[in-house]
Amino acid sequence: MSTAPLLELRGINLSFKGVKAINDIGFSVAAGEICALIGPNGAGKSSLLNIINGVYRAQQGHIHFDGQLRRQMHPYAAARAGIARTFQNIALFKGMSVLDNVLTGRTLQRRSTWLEQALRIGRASREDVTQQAAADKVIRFMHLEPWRDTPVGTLPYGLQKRVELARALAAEPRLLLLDEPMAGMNAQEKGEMSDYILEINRAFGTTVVLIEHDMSVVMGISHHVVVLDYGRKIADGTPEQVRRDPHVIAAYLGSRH
Ligand SMILES: Nc1ncnc2c1ncn2[C@@H]1O[C@H](COP(=O)(O)OP(=O)(O)OP(=O)(O)O)[C@@H](O)[C@H]1O
Repeated sequence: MSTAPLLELRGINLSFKGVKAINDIGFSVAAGEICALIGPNGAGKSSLLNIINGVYRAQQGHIHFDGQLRRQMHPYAAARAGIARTFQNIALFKGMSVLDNVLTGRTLQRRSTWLEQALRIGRASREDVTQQAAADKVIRFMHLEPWRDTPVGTLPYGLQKRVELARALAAEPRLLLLDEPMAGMNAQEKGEMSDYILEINRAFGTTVVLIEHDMSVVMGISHHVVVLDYGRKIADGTPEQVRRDPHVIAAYLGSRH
């Protein structure tokens, strides 16, 4: 794992109608690491992911991604730069097959125009073949072959979460943002999802920032943990350092879960 930061946040502030959701937050994420963002409900974790991929605009602060200063991230620019994400509530096309959902993750890899794609001519028809091969590779990696042609909406919840991860992976991201990838899962499903995240990190060197509430999962898969409480960063370090931090213990003992 490299120690050069892939992502650096400095002095990030975000308010909603005068209510501070993010208060002067800064931290770095090294290239190749798995970084967990933890904290009680409403601490500002999802808002921070939304700032990193440009869904929200921070009122103050800046982001360095891959050494480039970005005063604000724009969602399209973030995707182009190699940032992909999954959502707390599954955001898939439920009537479409697993393959077609994973293919939507390949949109930015296409070079043909929308007209060529609509008419399936020229580059578009050649691209269909290569994009499908790439999507199938991801489907195999995520062990989703038995459900390749199944409509996503008919799959059990745990598998839908896996499809969502597969779609994000299909974009070949350098940074993967995962918003509660194990929410609502049983222990076995959480174990499987943890293994997929570790395997993606190992196989492709993908940097991961994830939000997770289950402490055994966080401590088991993260290299780095950032703790938020009431929109402020209260700890930042290795899982071992964070586990012993008195501010973290206080926040969790007094947690509003
Ligand atoms: N779009 C929005 N409009 C208004 N307030 C918002 C919006 N998004 C988040 N907030 C507020 O910002 C604060 C931080 O919320 P956020 O969802 O980022 O926390 P969180 O740590 O992800 O919580 P959870 O673990 O419950 O998902 C909360 O007070 C929330 O109500």
